[in-house]
Amino acid sequence: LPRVPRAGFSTSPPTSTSIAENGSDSTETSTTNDAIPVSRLNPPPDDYAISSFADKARITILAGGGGHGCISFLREAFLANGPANGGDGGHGGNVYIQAVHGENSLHKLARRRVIRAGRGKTGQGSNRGGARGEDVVIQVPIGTVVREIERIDPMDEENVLYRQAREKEREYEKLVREAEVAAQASEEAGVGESEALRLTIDLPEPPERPNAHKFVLYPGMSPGERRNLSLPRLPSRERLYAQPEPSIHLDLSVASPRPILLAAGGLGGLGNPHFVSKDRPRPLFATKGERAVRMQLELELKLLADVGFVGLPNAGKSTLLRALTRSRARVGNWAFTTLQPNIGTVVLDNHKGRPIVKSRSPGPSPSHSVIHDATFGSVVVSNQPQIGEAPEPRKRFTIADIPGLIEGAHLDRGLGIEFLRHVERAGVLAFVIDLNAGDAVKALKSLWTEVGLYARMREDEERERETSERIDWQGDGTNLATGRMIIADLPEPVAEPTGLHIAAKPWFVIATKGDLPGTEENFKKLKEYLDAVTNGKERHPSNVEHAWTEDCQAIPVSAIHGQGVDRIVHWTLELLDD
Ligand SMILES: Nc1nc2c(ncn2[C@@H]2O[C@H](COP(=O)(O)OP(=O)(O)OP(=O)(O)O)[C@@H](O)[C@H]2O)c(=O)[nH]1
Ligand SMILES: [Mg+2]
Repeated sequence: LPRVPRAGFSTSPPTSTSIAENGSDSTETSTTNDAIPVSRLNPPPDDYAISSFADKARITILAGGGGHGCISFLREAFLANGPANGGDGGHGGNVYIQAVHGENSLHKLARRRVIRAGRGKTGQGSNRGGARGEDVVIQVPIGTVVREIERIDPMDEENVLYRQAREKEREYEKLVREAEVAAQASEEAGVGESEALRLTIDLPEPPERPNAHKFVLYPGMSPGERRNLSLPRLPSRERLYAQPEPSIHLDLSVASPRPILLAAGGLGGLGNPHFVSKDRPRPLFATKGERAVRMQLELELKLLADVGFVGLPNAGKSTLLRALTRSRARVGNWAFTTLQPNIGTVVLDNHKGRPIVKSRSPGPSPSHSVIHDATFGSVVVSNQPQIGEAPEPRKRFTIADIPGLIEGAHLDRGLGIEFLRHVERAGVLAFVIDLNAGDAVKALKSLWTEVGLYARMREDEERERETSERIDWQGDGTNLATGRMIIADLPEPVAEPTGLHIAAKPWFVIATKGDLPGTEENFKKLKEYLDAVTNGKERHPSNVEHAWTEDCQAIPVSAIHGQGVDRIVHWTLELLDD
């Protein structure tokens, strides 16, 4: 085969016609649209950005442990035994989560697996406290659902151990008291001192002090000092951050204004000055920092795009996304080019910190005008500024382009309907229909059928989860053999899944590839059908009762030429703001 210059690398990109003139027919050229010059909207096959995408991640987070308290005494000339001056340990760092704009995948988190906050530093002499551990903020895309799977809180375990040890200590104290009483009684009865002594010697070994492990002891302590050491009770302490209640379930569907606490770091230990008293002027101990909590979390991303594109494979969804946004989604003249969702952002701002679009158009006909911003390549919508209008103008909206759906996708044909999860929460659904691929009305109906079946499946799932959450275990739940399963509340009467949660969303049709000959007829039929749906003469294409049929529009476009896309922006804004 004669060598064909690679379109992506030549200085003047060869048009497909020039390639045709060269007489070559490589597979590369067949993927671009032959009649149209190569451009951003009709890119050569290798011109796309690979996006690493993950919509699920399982991570372990570790808050920071507290630093230990310090045992130290002032040393100065002519001051033999200076006062205690050990600093407190620093508190451990916290782990937070925050949903932010600009993130749209969990792949970075999925790779990291373990995220830990910094440990508090140990206190130092001269009353210098240890530094606080660094906090960690996990930034996730908007639309992330966080579920706690497991939590290991060493403080809970310690409390249990403490209680058990305290129990033993009490029993021992009782034994000692009884022995003393017996010894006294026998002494009074005149048995003799040696017999009384025997009773006390017979006592078992004293149990370990319940909170001994919470103290750091001075390493230079003599064995005698160690034996006679009496450790005080731990002082109760105020916490700045309470550990969030188990089990965490967060649905971050809007940008979080402030980071949300997931795991609080351990408190730092207390230095030895805290334990100075009249009887104990030189405490040879300080407390250890608290151990940190560890949690396993499952993150799931339900992309929260404002608009979701639904269409058959090869309909032109990715091309449309490129025309509307700066996305470099892969485009190819074959089915299933897109294998993972792409998110594009339509910017409605002039990038000078002053939005120029009001979120709600004042009259029935919007006065925006859409221009393509050459510098940013994005669509900029402008209208005359209205004084005293809606307070927070919309600055952007996002579009999700998902892999194509085929008939029978709910039976796992093609790539299945899993991806509809990403448009399920979109405010508006846009059905992208190729006018050049047969009956548009039929295509629309089959798309809605798949969407409707998906919606019903989701409703079923949701109900199942609700029922399983009501199941409660009698007893403490630790012994499943004796625990009996009961239903906390009687389940409500089962409502049939209707699929309304998706069918009730506003939707419209984008009829694309309008530049191709012979597509007008198809568009006319589609428009007639949609008008009939709006007027109530035809049922909603998903056949769901009470579905949204207020104003079913069809917008003809030619994405490859960037024609008609401004109407999509206007109509989307109209629907989003309603
Ligand atoms: N003539 C014409 N061709 C178009 C238009 N829009 C897209 N195409 C072509 O249609 C083919 C498929 O476009 P894609 O954008 O990859 O389609 P898709 O819906 O994303 O496809 P999948 O990702 O496989 O579902 C490409 O060859 C595009 O060049 C259009 O408006 N006019
Ligand atoms: Mg695509």
